[in-house]
Amino acid sequence: MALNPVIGKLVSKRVVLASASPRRQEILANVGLRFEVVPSWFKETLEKSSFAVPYEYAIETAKQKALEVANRMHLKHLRTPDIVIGADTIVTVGKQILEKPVDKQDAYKMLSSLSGKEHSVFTGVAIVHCSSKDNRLETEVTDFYEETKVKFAELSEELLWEYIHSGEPMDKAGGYGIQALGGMLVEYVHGDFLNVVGFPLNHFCKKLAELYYPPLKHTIQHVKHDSIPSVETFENLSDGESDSSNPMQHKSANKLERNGVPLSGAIHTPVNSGSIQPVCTVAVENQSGVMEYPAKFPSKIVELMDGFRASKALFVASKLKVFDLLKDKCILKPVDVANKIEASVCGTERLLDACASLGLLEKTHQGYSNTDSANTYLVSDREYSLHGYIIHSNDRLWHLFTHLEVAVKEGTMQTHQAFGKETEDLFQDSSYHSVEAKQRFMTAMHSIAKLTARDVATAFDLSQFRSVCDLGGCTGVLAHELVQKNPNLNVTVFDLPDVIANVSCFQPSGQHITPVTFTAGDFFKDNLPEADLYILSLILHDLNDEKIHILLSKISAICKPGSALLLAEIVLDEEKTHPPRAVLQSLSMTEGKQRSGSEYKQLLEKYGFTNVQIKITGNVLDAILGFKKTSAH
Ligand SMILES: Cc1cn([C@H]2C[C@H](O)[C@@H](COP(=O)(O)OP(=O)(O)OP(=O)(O)O)O2)c(=O)[nH]c1=O
Repeated sequence: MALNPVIGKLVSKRVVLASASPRRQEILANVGLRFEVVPSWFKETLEKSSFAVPYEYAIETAKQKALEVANRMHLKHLRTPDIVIGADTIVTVGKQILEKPVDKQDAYKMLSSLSGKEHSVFTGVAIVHCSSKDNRLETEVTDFYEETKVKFAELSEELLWEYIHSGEPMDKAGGYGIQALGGMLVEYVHGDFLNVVGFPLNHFCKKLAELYYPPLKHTIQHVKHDSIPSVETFENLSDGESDSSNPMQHKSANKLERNGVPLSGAIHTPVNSGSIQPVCTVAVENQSGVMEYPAKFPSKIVELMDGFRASKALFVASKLKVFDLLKDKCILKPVDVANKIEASVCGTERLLDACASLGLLEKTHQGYSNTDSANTYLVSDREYSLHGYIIHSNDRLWHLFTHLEVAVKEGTMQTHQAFGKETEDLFQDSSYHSVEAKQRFMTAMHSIAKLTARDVATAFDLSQFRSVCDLGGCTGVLAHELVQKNPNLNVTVFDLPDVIANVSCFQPSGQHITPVTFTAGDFFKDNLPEADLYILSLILHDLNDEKIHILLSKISAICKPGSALLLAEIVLDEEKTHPPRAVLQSLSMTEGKQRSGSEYKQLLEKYGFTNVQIKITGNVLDAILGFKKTSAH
């Protein structure tokens, strides 16, 4: 029997380990997991420089390894596994990512670069839940990474070569195996040892626990196990058989469901994903010795009730530039942070604690520091920073949403109530709007575009096109991404004069800047630049039917047969309840609306675009591509 009950959860599932690594097989077999081994054929050749941080490279490689096996098993062998596990281990030293050495010289180079230094070992893991629907494979991916720091002693040339000649380095990331001879090179290890060997078992179990059991800790009554040590994240797990047989006791994480239907491999719950399920409850004895079941705790409702506090804590910490202060491993005490942000010490300490509890900061006895994701996404000058969008959420959306009740009653956007004299459209009436407000909006759009551009640019093969016009393309993030992926493309960004006047401060710098043309104009009033592919990214959902009619008629008229229109929007499912991000966005009551895949298809067809293809990226933005009918149609 496995110590950890989540491992038991997988007993009835067909679990596949997409890895040839004997270490990974051993680690998982040792804890009683039953699985088949199908090594992945995915080549580890992803472009490292295209990842903001090294662990994203490891995660993506792990994901591709697992997906390749899931697809192959489904197609070739007609056997769809329930769960496929993929992993990828890399070593990073400075800015370099080290994988397995290709030969002895390479091993020598790697090991000498590690000599006398601390380095990081990252393992990215992907847990892919699979199901087959109408003979199509559906997958739902959960991924994570673990970092372990390892310090090598100074290695003499002699020792290095002796080690290399042992043959051990050749199939191992960074060129060493900590579990064998390589252990002799190591001065210390900070973190999970098994992560270095190729599989972060503890984090994996925690992830499974998150997926298979409800997450809230404070709702849990502790059950004392004499022989099972209490492990923090597993404390809400009961090892009883009853938990999966009684669907009312557990609600699987949303991630395991698609359109409210649990994927095979997930715990089966009733097909009402929106309903609120209680977490496990334990009977307690009352004063008269009668066993009573306490009222079931509405964890999801409590989470929603408190959600605004968490958002506001993030907004305020961002606005006060707390994450900027704590970047690059800087550790500060509350008093130092308070001094720098000119705030009270007691208030700052509470804010820092709130951020730590939300997983944005790490708290140790030395002070507070950024977590990896805060470093990547919350520090304001980072390439993929969401700081701009967070400030926009705080300064604009927050005020709009405080008027939600009236907005719902009236069915209109509450800009006037929230901002007094301001007009509906930031960029349409320059007399009311400050340059700062416009720049803040552009910064927000820029930060979202940085996050989504790659998905949109790679959603379809665009190699057949020569010229692209991104209508309302703002600071040109998508345009640059498109040229990078398709160097022969001629890309024009067409946006309002006020926007174009401000784009220069958002342009990438460095040697590899891609050429993009910026043209000022109003796509409702002015002639559109000629192109064989037009793009509307995050435009249509904000426009009413009349404006959509003007715009799409205009694009359709200028498009020659074979030209195309690409939309980037969040595509709703057909019930229009998923993904929540789009549904909640609708509440801002712009004059437009969010649409489902079939609605976007109909809309494009209405304006003469056929062969409509929809790509659900699974990230923030999806993509829809339609081709202008040839005259034969
Ligand atoms: C740093 C280090 C790595 N390793 C191993 C773990 C991984 O097996 C390997 C890193 O290569 P990976 O590409 O992660 O894995 P793999 O090629 O062995 O297997 P697959 O791609 O099929 O999953 O290095 C050790 O065994 N000990 C160590 O100390």
